[in-house]
Amino acid sequence: MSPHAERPMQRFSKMHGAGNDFVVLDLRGGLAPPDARACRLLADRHFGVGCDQILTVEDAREPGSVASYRIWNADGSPSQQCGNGARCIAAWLVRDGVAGPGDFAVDSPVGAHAVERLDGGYYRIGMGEPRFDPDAIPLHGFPGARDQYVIDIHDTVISFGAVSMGNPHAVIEVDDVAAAPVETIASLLQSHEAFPESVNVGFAQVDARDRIRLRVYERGVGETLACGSGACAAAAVLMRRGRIDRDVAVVLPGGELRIVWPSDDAPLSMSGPTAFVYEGEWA
Ligand SMILES: N[C@@H](CCC[C@H](N)C(=O)O)C(=O)O
Repeated sequence: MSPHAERPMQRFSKMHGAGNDFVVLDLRGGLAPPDARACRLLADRHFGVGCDQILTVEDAREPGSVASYRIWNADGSPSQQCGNGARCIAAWLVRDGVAGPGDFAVDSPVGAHAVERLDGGYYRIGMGEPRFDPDAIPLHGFPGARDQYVIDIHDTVISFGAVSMGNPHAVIEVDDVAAAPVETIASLLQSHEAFPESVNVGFAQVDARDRIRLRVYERGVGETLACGSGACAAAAVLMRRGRIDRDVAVVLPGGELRIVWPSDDAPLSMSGPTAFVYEGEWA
């Protein structure tokens, strides 16, 4: 008899979007999501499947949407937003026939995303309006939105922009992103009282007005090969400062995304690749 004969098997898809990798679980019909311990095990690259985030496909919440999804970081914490995950969920829904060939909408934890199918496994996602109000991020200790905040942590002075893309982001402009002390600075910000819900920290280098390089140290994971909401956040902060154009390529270690934000009061869109890696069963 198989050692797994009496245990229910949960099918999963392993996917990635620009190298930000996911385990996608189909929980439609009311199946319970994995608890924090199960998420940590699924995400473990030695004892589990290995991924940056677990994405759970669930029944639609809004009348116009085909499905909803939730996001769980590798440490088991939930998140409100995942740009690369939104594209992968879109591709998964199209492959499984849940979404038709045209445009559709899918519910994320912070509201419905409009999805546009492009060629070659690429998707464009409506990511909503970036929110700079400190209360929305949340960022404590600063009464109003600024282009630049400065915090002195143990004599390390950190200048950053901050924005909510549904989840919290800090963005630090650097001259050489390859040499940036990503983990050290990000860890200082993540554990600072100014960010009561921690923060995803991006390090952005402006190459040209239509092209930036970006590395992101994510909340609940560490540095990833790409962060879609981080790309949106970096582009929004730099666009609002007038440092770059409103249509920009964001080059991350795992791939390239395109961010378009026509004006400060318009919604922002993100487009980029998706890939299926393999299918599996989880006991
Ligand atoms: N990789 C994601 C972001 C995932 C959530 C993030 N770590 C958080 O805790 O907010 C993306 O592509 O946006």
